[in-house]
Amino acid sequence: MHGIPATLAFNDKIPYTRPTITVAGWVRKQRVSEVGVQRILGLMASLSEDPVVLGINDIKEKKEEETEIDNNNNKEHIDKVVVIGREEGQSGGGGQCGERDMAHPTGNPIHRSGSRPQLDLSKAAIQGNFEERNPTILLPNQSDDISHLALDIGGSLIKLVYFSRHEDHSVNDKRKKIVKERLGVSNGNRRSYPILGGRLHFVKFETNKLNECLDFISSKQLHRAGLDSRWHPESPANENAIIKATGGGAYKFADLFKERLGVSLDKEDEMDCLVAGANFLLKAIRHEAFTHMEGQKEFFQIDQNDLFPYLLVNIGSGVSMIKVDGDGKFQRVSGTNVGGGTYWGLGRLLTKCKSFDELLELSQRGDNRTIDMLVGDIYGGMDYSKIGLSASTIASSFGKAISENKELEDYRPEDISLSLLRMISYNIGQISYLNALRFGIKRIFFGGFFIRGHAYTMDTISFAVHFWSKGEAQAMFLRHEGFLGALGAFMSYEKHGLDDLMVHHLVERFPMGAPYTGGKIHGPPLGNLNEKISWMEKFVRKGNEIIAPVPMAPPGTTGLGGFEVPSSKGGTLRSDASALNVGVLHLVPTLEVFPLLRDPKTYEPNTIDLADHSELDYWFTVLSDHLPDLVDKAVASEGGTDDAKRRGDAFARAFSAHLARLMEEPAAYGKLGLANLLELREECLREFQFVDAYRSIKQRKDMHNSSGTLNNCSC
Ligand SMILES: Nc1ncnc2c1ncn2[C@@H]1O[C@H](COP(=O)(O)OP(=O)(O)O)[C@@H](O)[C@H]1O
Ligand SMILES: CC(C)(COP(=O)(O)O)[C@@H](O)C(=O)NCCC(=O)O
Repeated sequence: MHGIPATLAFNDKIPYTRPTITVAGWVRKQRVSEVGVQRILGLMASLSEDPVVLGINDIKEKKEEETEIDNNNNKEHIDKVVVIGREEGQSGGGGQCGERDMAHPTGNPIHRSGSRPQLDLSKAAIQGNFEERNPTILLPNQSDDISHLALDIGGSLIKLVYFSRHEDHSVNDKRKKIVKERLGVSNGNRRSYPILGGRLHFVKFETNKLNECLDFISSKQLHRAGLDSRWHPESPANENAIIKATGGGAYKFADLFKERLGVSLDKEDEMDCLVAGANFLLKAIRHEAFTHMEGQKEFFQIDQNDLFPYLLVNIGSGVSMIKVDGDGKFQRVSGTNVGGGTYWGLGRLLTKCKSFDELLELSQRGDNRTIDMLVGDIYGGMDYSKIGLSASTIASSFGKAISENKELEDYRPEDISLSLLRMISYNIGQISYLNALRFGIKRIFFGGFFIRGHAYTMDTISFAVHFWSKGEAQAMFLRHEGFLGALGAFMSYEKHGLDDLMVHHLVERFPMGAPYTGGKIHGPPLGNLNEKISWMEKFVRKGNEIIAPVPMAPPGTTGLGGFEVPSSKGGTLRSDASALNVGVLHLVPTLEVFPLLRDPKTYEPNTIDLADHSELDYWFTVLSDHLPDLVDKAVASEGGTDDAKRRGDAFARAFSAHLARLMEEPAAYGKLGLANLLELREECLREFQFVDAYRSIKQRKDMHNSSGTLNNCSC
């Protein structure tokens, strides 16, 4: 939900962004009327239309076109989204993008024969009929071999990162028509190039269920590298396809991939990939990193100039500790074999749990004091304050199990799981800090799927780092924790398209997946629109409360990374029942947010931070109260048909469910600001195929404008 492209706050100091609207701030200050809110939200709707993608040479026309529209239309028309194409070696338009030069960092050991960006936008133009749903962006210089899939096949899990092109660009507005006319693009000449942009998906499978992973790749034709079947349905499978892969399984299972899918795995070094993935995430994804202390999550946007050095600790089956000094500059300084595999392996043996999540869930109900030996147990209930140990400090993990009177069956699996989780997390945190200390590093990023977005795990690691460093060092976590290696492998393609992306180029979205109740997902993921609507209807008819939708997880996968924790964990380290869900990253590579901003990288579109609970309550009330009215407008915008009414109803339920989810856990989808919330609502409308809920209002306004009656609208 991050990186709202061109969002609410407009600054009047920015040249050629005419009448200023700091929408969120303005609303906030005035506690505006319902009408005012609606108006803003309407503007948002027009703002978030799919951007027209233009080439660098078209910027001038674009500016002229904006002026023209502004003259014709209301003054607050949202026309600040200037879309800039980039050509190789070009640093941007008219000095506006000076910081965005295309020079690629040197020293990256991931081999690729070129470092130029894959998306060649030179001479880009719009082609096709503007009235049709899927207008084409003509990229005459764009080669077609966009990479699709990269794998990280680890000891426990297979991680997939794959790219799919955008399919639905709905365009039907006057502005885009004018652009087209200016460009002299004819309607008759239909697409021969793909639409630019796409989505990065994140999926994982258990390594011991490799066949399911192969089936998934095959069903989606992801192995047909370079040929997108939706664009070239007639093409035969690419016999010589190569997929980038990292992790031990890239070696171990290479023959199987060849046999089953006819593809060769091009092996990339695991450490190279972890570092490349982490650097990419920290630079390109807004608020990727966060701290987690005593149940409190705080998101950070790391300053790229102040990123290195850092210690990357990847907690997979085993643990690697890597000192990272730059892009491609790193050294694996340590590791430990007590990692995620240890927790899951030992935990399975000791508790008979059938899955990792079950084991983790058990820990939520555990009490480690029944099995861990505390300082107080040794010191007769007293602290050992001379050396800074309180009575409740664990002196020896599993220490109480030395008792001869008890066997395994006498201990509760819940307590065993918690004790084990705490032991391993704490140990990793401590060793990590000692390694950071060796090199004078203050910031430690933790990745790997052992973390699983699990509050207690993160709290324990943070506690260890904080305790041993006396607050000097900081543990930070990554939202895409387990996908670092797979992302790095993706980036090792010669043409991966992710070079030099900035935070706003990737927009995270959370489509309705499988709504759940009571912390459990019910039924298979929802596929098409009809399924989504009927599920909503069915569920409500049964009288079950819809608690929240969860992001889409393809069938058969182990999900996207989020973990729903039903209850909190007491003791010194509090858990907050957190769940970090990972959405789909939408790549909008040519979108530039306010190019005249002095420092676009640090620009924060959210002027209202909903981490403040009173703000959250206030805005949730505004949005909930406004919902029926919005649905009416959305339905009217689609002609008020029965189908539109049904979709409107489903949208309302889905969005309410999102709100309920966020009310329960505001950081569930990452850092939450007002702009994110509005964008989420827009996305949800689109999911139920409402292109522009305010279309009829805008049309009415256009009519008024052209008859000169509504020039000074102040609603
Ligand atoms: N669904 C799952 N199945 C197995 N292990 C899981 C699962 N989810 C999280 N884990 C944890 O994540 C660890 C694997 O993390 P990962 O980063 O994928 O490493 P690897 O590359 O070694 O597979 C496991 O050892 C386990 O502790
Ligand atoms: C061998 C590995 C790099 C494999 O990576 P993984 O599949 O665990 O993510 C990792 O398990 C590891 O770093 N183990 C610790 C070995 C050690 O330093 O003692």
